[in-house]
Amino acid sequence: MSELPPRAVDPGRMDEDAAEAGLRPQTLEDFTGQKASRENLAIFIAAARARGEAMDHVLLHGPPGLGKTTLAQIVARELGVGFRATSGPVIQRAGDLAAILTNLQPRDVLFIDEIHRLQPAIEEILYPAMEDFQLDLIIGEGPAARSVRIDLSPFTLVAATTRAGLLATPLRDRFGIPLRLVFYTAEELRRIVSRGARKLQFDLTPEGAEEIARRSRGTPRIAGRLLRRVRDFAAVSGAGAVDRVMADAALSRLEVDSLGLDAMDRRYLRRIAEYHHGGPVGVETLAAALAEARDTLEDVVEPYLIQEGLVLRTSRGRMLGERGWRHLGLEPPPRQAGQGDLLLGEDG
Ligand SMILES: Nc1ncnc2c1ncn2[C@@H]1O[C@H](COP(=O)(O)OP(=O)(O)OP(=O)(O)O)[C@@H](O)[C@H]1O
Ligand SMILES: [Mg+2]
Repeated sequence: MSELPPRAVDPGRMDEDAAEAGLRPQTLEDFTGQKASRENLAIFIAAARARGEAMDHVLLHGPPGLGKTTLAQIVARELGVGFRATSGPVIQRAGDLAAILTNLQPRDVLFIDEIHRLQPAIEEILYPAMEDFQLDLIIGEGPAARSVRIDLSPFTLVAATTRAGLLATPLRDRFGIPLRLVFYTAEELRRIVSRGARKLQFDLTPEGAEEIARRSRGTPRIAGRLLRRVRDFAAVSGAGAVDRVMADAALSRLEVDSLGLDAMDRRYLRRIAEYHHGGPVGVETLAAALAEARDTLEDVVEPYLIQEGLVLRTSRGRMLGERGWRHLGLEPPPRQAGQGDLLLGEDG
């Protein structure tokens, strides 16, 4: 795909984020934001602990970098049980999953990241495992093949996906606790940034934290990354506490604008404005024109633009929203609001 340098505001995980584990909240209490999910989890965790049983299975879905992996780890810690992590694309053969499942201790948490990328044949094995804690395996081949049933320890599957819409219904239905993570508010991100600065022992004023938060696209991973970049910038320029002016200077250098949009986002918006008169235009067309993978646009670039009303997802394709026009410094055309176009939800 494109040979552009890594984006400072890419919500996906990058090499430089290896340091982010240090900023990861360790308890539910420490976990800022996601109030609804947090409150739900607290109740289910307390109930499972009181009964001494495995907690019901949890499906975490939402855009990258909002805390799915973090919450999965917290669930295991708060339940006081073991944590075993794997991911959809890593499990290649039935035997891989069988080995993981048979090694679980009673009430353990098994975390499967990117569950939407699990192969269908392997999903089939997961169904009885989730429902009855049983594994049905075929041993041998041809006429000698026979099926054996193995009892598993009761366990909690915590699965994460950025694309709940891609999950087969029978799989989705087997999660007793589906939780949808949402973008963080600027105030929640400000608290996360301030807390991160204290952890990094870096002197940041509340206004400096606010400036970083405002440009983090509702995403803690980006907030953490921008915080580290601002710290590096401040270290070089050698002044005292980092305030709004210094944070703004550092972020502008990264070409992260006032809404947290970077060059890629602006290229995307400008493409719709200049080549398609504001749309609608199909996502495939945009992906080809921008030399990006369609998945990258849908998972990484668009969710925040859509949430902010910069882009509208309609039945006939993407359209520039009124805020999108204004962010580019352009006047929205009259009657642009997409009359006759059905606005689609997030999984549309
Ligand atoms: N509520 C939060 N408070 C503070 N920091 C957070 C919070 N949620 C996430 N983070 C930070 O953001 C980083 C990314 O979170 P995490 O890895 O859990 O995201 P994710 O949803 O699993 O992303 P992906 O879809 O890419 O796997 C964490 O390492 C942590 O530092
Ligand atoms: Mg993750």
